[in-house]
Formats: sequence, structure tokens, C-alpha cells
Amino acid sequence: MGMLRVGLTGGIGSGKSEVSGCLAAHGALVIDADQIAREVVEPGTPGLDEVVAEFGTDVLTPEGTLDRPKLGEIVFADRERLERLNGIVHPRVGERTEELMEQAPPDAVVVYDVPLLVENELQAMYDVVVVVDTPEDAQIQRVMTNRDMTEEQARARVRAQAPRERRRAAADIVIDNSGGLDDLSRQVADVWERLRKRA
Ligand SMILES: Nc1ncnc2c1ncn2[C@@H]1O[C@H](COP(=O)(O)OP(=O)(O)OP(=O)(O)O)[C@@H](O)[C@H]1O
Repeated sequence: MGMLRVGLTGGIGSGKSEVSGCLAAHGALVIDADQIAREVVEPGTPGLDEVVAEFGTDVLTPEGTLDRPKLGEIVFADRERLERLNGIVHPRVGERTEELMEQAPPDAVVVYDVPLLVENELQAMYDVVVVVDTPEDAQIQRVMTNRDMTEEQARARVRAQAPRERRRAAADIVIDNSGGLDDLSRQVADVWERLRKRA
């Protein structure tokens, strides 16, 4: 018994944030890698200074924040530069994550929200892998309404990710998010009980 590391994943618009929010309400420590990746390059951080040293002030907005679309244009056209960016951001995300974990109680259930867990084959990093499984049509509907994407854009994003079957095959626990939010929160309550017993 001790800290339990849970990897939470699911496709775009599958309901990961709903699930992680619900688990946090039950008492999980939720670590959102995307959020941390944004924090480590906020204005005034050494991370942002390093990004500017590498990519120049062109990647800053007039307000001095990171211009993500601009940076994206550069790194997604040039693999080497993407690797240099990752070399700046990834170690800082790792450090910040370790800091958060050190603050957690010894029997904490730590939930990592990792959108590309299956795509990057990170299963071995977690004690338990939880997959939010959602029918493609529901994913696309939710992405279209919440992200302001067209149906074509939403379908393209879904197709670029691992297929449902592959994600389900990697799961220790599958949460079926084909129903409503009430049904989802009932399932999460059950999952929480299972996780807590293992921590
Ligand atoms: N069962 C459900 N019924 C209705 N709406 C839902 C359901 N599950 C999630 N949603 C809504 O769909 C949207 C996408 O869900 P959420 O943000 O949790 O997904 P996500 O997997 O974190 O998405 P992303 O990968 O885009 O960050 C949200 O607005 C959420 O409230």
C-alpha cells in the first residue's frame, strides 16, 4: 500500500476533464501535464526565457506571453526545433510534477491526465490505466460544440489519435462515457472506491 499512480486517458472530447474533476472532488490529486506545460513557460519563468533564447522574441505576443500558434508553426515544420523545444519544456514539467507529488500524502491516489498515454505507450509508468471510452460520434459532437471546430476538423483530430479498441486494450479500468453526466459521475464514484482500496 502507498501512493497509487493512475494514468487517465481518452480521445479528444472523450470526457477526461469531467472525469478528472470528479476524481479530484472525491479526493484524488490530479496532475494535468498540459496545464503544467503551460505554467512552466508563463511570463517571468526561466522556461520562457530559455524558449526566447532559442526561438527569438518573434514567438512572444505584444503582451509578452508565449505566442503558441507562432511557435507551433515553427516547430511542427522542423523536427529538430521541436526536439529543442521539448528539451526545454519536458524536464521542467518533470520537475514540477515531482514537486507536486512530494507534497502528496503517502497513500494518495495521484491521477495523471495524459491525453496521448496510449499513443506514446506510457502504460508502464502507471499502476492503473483508466480509459474514458466514448463513441466517436459523441466525441465529435462534444468537440464541435465546445471547441468551435467544424465536423471535418473534429473528425480529422479523432482519426489522428489511437483507435478506441487500442485504447481499451491498454486499460485496466474502462469508463463508458456514452451516457449522460449523471451516469458518468456514478461510474467515477465506483472507480474512486476501487482506486482508494488499492492506495
Ligand atoms: N456524458 C456527457 N454528457 C454530456 N456532455 C459531456 C459528457 N461528458 C463530457 N461532456 C462534455 O463534453 C465536453 C468535453 O469533455 P471534457 O472536456 O471532459 O473532455 P476531454 O477528454 O478533457 O477533452 P479534450 O481532450 O478536448 O481536452 C465538455 O464540455 C464536457 O462537459
